[in-house]
Amino acid sequence: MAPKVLVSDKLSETAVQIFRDRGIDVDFMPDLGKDKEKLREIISQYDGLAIRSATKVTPKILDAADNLKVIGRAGIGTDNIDKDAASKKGVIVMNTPFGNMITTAEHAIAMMFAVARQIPEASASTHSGKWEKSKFMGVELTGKTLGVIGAGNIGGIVCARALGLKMKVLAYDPFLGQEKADQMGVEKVELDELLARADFITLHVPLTDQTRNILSRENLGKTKPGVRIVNCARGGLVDEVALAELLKSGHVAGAAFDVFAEEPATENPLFNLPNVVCTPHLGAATTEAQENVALQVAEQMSDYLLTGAVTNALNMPSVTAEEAKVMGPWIKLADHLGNFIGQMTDEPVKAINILYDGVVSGMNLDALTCASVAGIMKSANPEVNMVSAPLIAKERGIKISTTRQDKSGAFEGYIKLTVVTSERERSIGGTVFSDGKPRFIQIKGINIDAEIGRHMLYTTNHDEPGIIGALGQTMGENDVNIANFTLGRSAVGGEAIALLYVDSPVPNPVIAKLHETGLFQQIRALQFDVA
Ligand SMILES: NC(=O)C1=CN([C@@H]2O[C@H](COP(=O)(O)OP(=O)(O)OC[C@H]3O[C@@H](n4cnc5c(N)ncnc54)[C@H](O)[C@@H]3O)[C@@H](O)[C@H]2O)C=CC1
Ligand SMILES: O=C(O)C(=O)COP(=O)(O)O
Repeated sequence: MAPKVLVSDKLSETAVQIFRDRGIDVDFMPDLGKDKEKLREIISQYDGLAIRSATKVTPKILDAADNLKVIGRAGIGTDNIDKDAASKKGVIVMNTPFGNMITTAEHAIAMMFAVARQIPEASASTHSGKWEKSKFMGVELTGKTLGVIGAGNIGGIVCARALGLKMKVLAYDPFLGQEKADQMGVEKVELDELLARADFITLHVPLTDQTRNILSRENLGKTKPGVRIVNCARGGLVDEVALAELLKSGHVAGAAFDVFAEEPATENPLFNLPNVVCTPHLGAATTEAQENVALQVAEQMSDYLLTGAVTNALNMPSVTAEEAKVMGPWIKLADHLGNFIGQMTDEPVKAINILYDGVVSGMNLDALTCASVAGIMKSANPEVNMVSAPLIAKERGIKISTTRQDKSGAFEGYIKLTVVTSERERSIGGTVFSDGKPRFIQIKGINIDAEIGRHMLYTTNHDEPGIIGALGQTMGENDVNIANFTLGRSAVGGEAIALLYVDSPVPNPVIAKLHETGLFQQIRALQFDVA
């Protein structure tokens, strides 16, 4: 039987044509995204779901999606899809990471001009027969400072366009290396400096737990008087109530928003304020971008449903069906190794070196390397996947090298990942046991044997008595159950590490208590994508 796909948002009909041409049954219901109940009722009939941002793929929808194999997002942001729930259900989530980036960057620039010159208000006034020439006094962009929060694909294009407009550009992005910033011609700064210096601020980060409310009341308070703020990324990045107050007080001179905390936005604290320009999530709304993303998503979904080939998946590595069988656990290991280092690293990454030894050295190293690189980056951006990660690393000037050898002794094979940042070098090694389970076997050159759990705690200390007691007691007193406890040290009395596999996340106050003991140099709560 031919696979069946549901298109539940307003995708270009090009997508429908491609599905049909490739022999896939397709139902085109572009308004269904608004009707959760109906979607839940019918989703079990489909192998694929093609969406934009209106359809919310919640655990409830996934729960009912008994035959669903792939969700294709014709666009970039996947915050409307519960990716954990999709992974658990075995549903692949794909996006089209590059198809609408130019269009969205152009919208941000258009919004910047619109708010600088009050074009929408001036237009409405002129249409109404008024001739309010002196009311709409604007500001020039030339010579002004633009602060770009998130200098990835879209932010990078905005930087280039703004430089062309003779603006001075500041960028805040923890994953932007100094060399890349120099190449782009932007000044890499910390967030506080950007807030203090920018005349215009534009956001281009994904909505994640780290970026949610990045322009909080407190951060908005740090901005320069007269600042203008553009948001074409996601609602939820800015405290809309605080911004509305600052617009009313005159501290913020204007705002241009394409995206809102609640969408569709029928009411919003920013509505009807003077010099606030609003568009209804039009960032990706050009003929060109919609053709690009519809074509890409339909091809990717068809490939997967018909051949098993995986491209631009956020929750699954791109490998062929035969490879997947043998390499699956090693890919998972590579992802965990990268993710360990990603979660430990706050500074820009300069180089990534990966050593493959023993059985693993004969496998598809590209896929394994991509999995490690994506693992490193995904703590800052969950939308990075195995396909986009190496490209992004290249664009950011991160050097990736791999070494293949076959001298594995104690283990049948292992992977050792070393990451060089602007501050230090970090390394971790791991293997896959015969039960197919990945393990960490070396951190900072210290041998260990650690089972990998969803929630973990990593600590470093000087080798001395009392560490196990302190960790055990603090976890016990705070109701954090330890499933597994692994220790390692460089030498007696030397550098020592502990990795705890725990049943629930270690809360911040518990980490603070551990710090108070004065026994530890480093304490980090970590999370791994373990089903
Ligand atoms: N308005 C619209 O219609 C559209 C909106 N978007 C939004 O734009 C977002 C960005 O898209 P791309 O540039 O393609 O993504 P990208 O992944 O290329 O760039 C995102 C950048 O944000 C950086 N970042 C992550 N966490 C950060 C943090 N805490 N602080 C500062 N920077 C951080 C990353 O390092 C990365 O460089 C998407 O996630 C989506 O939500 C995308 C397309 C259309
Ligand atoms: O691609 C994205 O992230 C977007 O936000 C575009 O959203 P849309 O497809 O226009 O609903």
